Formats: sequence, C-alpha cells, structure tokens
Amino acid sequence: MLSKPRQIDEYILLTLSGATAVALTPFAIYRIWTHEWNVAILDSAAVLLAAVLWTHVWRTGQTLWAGRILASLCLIVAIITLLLRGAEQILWVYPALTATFFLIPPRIAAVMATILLAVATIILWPELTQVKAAEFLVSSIATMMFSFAFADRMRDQHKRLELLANQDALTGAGNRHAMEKKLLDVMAFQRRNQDTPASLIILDLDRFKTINDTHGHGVGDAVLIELVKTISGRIRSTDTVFRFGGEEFVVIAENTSLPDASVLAEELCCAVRNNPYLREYHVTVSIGTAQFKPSESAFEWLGRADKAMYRAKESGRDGCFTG
Ligand SMILES: Nc1nc2c(ncn2[C@@H]2O[C@H](COP(=O)(O)OP(=O)(O)OP(=O)(O)O)[C@@H](O)[C@H]2O)c(=O)[nH]1
Repeated sequence: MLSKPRQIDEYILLTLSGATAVALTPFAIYRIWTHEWNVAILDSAAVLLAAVLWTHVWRTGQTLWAGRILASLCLIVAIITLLLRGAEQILWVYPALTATFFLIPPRIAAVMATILLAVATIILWPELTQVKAAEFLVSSIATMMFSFAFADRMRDQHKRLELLANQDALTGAGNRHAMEKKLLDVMAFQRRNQDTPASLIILDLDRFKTINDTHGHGVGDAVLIELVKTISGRIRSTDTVFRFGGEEFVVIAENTSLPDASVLAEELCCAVRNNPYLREYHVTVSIGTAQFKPSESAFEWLGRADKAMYRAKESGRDGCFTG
C-alpha cells in the first residue's frame, strides 16, 4: 500500500545538482585538455561536489543543507570564474542567480544574489563599456526579480496545496494521505530506534448513523468537528490525529508504549463521553490500540488496532481494547 513520493524540494535539488554536474563536466575535461589548470580544478571540484550532493539527496531525501551548499557553490563558482577569466564568462552569472532562488528561501537568495551581482559588477567594471555594464546590470536584476517572484509564488502555492492535500476539509484533522505519510516516517524512525515505542489508536464513533438519521447531517458534521477538537485537546503535541474514514479516526502516538496508549485511549473515551456538546447526542467511541512491531507493515499495524476496535464494538461499544 504505502510508498513515499519524492518532495518538490528533492526534485529541484536533484535537477539542479544533476544539471550542474552534467553541464560542467565537458568544460572541466576541456580545461584539463588545454592545461588551463586553475579553471580545470574549479570546474572539477564543482562537478564532484554537485555529484556528491545529488547522491546524498537521492539516497536520503534530505535537502536542507544540500540546498544551502549548492546555492553557495553556484555563487562562489560564478565569482571565481569571473575573477579567473573575466567578462567572457559573464553568461554563467544568469544560471547561478536563477538556481539560488530555487534552492534556498527566496528572501535569503535575494541577499546572496545581490552580493553576487555587486561583486560581479566590481570585477567586470574595468572590462565593460558603460553601455555593456548597464545592460549586464539591468538584465541580471530582471533575472533576479523574475526568479524571486516565481520562486516565492511557487513556495507559497506549494504550502497551500500541501495543506489542502493533507487536511480533512470538514474537521481539520490530517487526512488519510497524511496519515500514510506519517506512518511511514514513524515506522522508519522506530526501525532505527527500537527502544522508543510508538502506538496507534483507532477511534470509531458508535451508532453514528442513528445521530445522522435522527438529528440530520448538519448535526452529524458538527459532532465530527467537536470530536476532533476533543481528541486534539487531550493528546500531546507530538501525537497527531487523522480522519481515517467517515467516522473513524486514528491517533499516532509517538514515544508511547502500549500501556501508556491504553491509558490515553481510556481518557479519550471518557473525554468524549463527558464533552457537554457530544453528551447531548449521547456520543461515545469504541477504541482499539496497538504498539508498533518492527517486523510488521503499516497495513498489519493498522489491522491489529482495527481488530481491537471491533472487539470493543462487539463488547457493547464505548470501550477500549488492545491489539
Ligand atoms: N454527517 C456526516 N456523516 C458521515 C460522514 N461520513 C460518514 N458519515 C456517516 O457515518 C455513518 C456510519 O455508519 P455505520 O458505518 O453504520 O456505523 P455506525 O452507525 O457508527 O455504527 P457502529 O460503527 O457499528 O457503532 C453513515 O451513516 C455515514 O453516512 C460525514 O462526513 N458527515
């Protein structure tokens, strides 16, 4: 069932580090061939570092430091190239500027890009005519502004989309997609740190159909919203609540053993039963809990908690069982 998709940051980093390595390799070889050792060493070091970053991101999915290092590499290589070869290398400034905005937060990129532009202008000033210098400045500032606007919008929209894609629209709990991602993260962590337990709590509303049928779907929806508020108010900040299905919710409790999860489950049962709004509609929940075993899949872990929850239903509802 579950496999983790690559994040947009990973795609950007893989593309830019891959493109840097591939684009600079022929130049590095050419400079070695023509015995231009300064530039050859610079290009080869840049190719090597870009390849190391590409491999790191591909294997770990970690992008924070890789992005910062690649952005710095682009700017430093552009400046050193201008210092070594002068105005004939001016075109490298543009991809370096653009890449920076997609690798680090656009506001920090704007500061770094402005520094690059200032240093480049100082280096190139003696070589360029006034008109050429003006052309260089205007075109690179336009490149910076387009890159800033595009990268800033892209990040903003990505955040909004991520929220929409991961949140249940009615209750504000995480949705099933978010739950699957979280489960994969928690399971990967648990397999590396087997001394730290993690538990799942599945809660299913009892006889919810009757509430809908008796009081209408509006009340049913309000009950679901109040239920999530009640759960969220009781769990720790490291625990997360997800809507698993129509009236079924899952709490992933990190750093929580089965006995602790059982206590939490009892408290949730009690909190729902005693919530003033939910009490009006006689709302109760049946709960199943299960602690993660490193040998099992997410499907099996969920299955054990689900079976425990069904045992709670069979024994009269408004209760908690462990799987
Ligand atoms: N108002 C509302 N109802 C929903 C929503 N999603 C699912 N439901 C209802 O939840 C009810 C679930 O009914 P059942 O699966 O029979 O479960 P139940 O009535 O809770 O019975 P038990 O689980 O056996 O205690 C159905 O009537 C669904 O229409 C929702 O988003 N809003």
